[in-house]
Amino acid sequence: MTDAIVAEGLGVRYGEVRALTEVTARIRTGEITGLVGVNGSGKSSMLAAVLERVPHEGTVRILGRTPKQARRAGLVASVPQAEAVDWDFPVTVRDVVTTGRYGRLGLLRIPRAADRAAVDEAIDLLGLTHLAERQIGALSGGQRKRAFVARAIAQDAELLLLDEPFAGVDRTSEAAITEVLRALRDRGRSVVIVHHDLSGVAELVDTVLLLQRGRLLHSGPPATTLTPERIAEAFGAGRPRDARAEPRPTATDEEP
Ligand SMILES: Nc1ncnc2c1ncn2[C@@H]1O[C@H](COP(=O)(O)OP(=O)(O)OP(=O)(O)O)[C@@H](O)[C@H]1O
Repeated sequence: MTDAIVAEGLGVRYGEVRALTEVTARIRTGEITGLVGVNGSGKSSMLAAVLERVPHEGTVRILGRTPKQARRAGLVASVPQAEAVDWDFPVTVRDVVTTGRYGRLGLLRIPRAADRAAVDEAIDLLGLTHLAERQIGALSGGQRKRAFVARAIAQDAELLLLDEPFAGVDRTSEAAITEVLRALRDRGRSVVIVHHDLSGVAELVDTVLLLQRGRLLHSGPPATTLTPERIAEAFGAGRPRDARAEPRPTATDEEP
């Protein structure tokens, strides 16, 4: 089966700052993969490189295609970090979710019944029906996050890339998002989530890519990847020995 993502020798630098160094990884289809590491370890840079949103070294294939081809074919949907969004833009939740269908609409972008149904379904899945007509800027952080996950769901892409989908969301929202991601995986879709700590990771993901200082420290199933030694190496000494026993280690910033 074609891999969801194949990255070879991926590297990113911002001027003098090297954010990602020679990352070679395969992300399988039909799995939830966690890209895990402390703040500044290169997770967002890796996502940006995979989507070719930043200049990078190395090569990327998404479902056997170049990132540009995959994006144009609507195979990949992404949920940005909250900070990357202009919240003053005057659009409703429904407008935001509808943009997930743009790749399927004609030039005039007039949604058909099937598009409206997909939008309604995604809004409902994320528990946002009562907020559908509200301006996106007038939502809480967790509600905004859910709106962007709903947009990705409405897109009905083969691969979802989510940057910190649980950041700033309450347990109810986290449970709602988790359930949706599992349902997608069960339908054969591939999901990559970026996570800056270990809370819930072992329970949610099939494979972990552990990043440290812009390099891939280890990848594999949580049981063999999130060992006490590797957790200590990636998150620093004194971090919890068991990710499941004590979920949220306080990560410190990392400058490669
Ligand atoms: N636009 C930029 N210009 C300069 N340096 C940057 C830029 N974006 C990121 N960096 C640096 O690149 C490194 C990796 O950052 P990146 O955002 O990829 O890490 P991250 O693991 O996603 O962090 P976080 O968990 O805080 O989102 C950091 O040292 C960061 O300071």
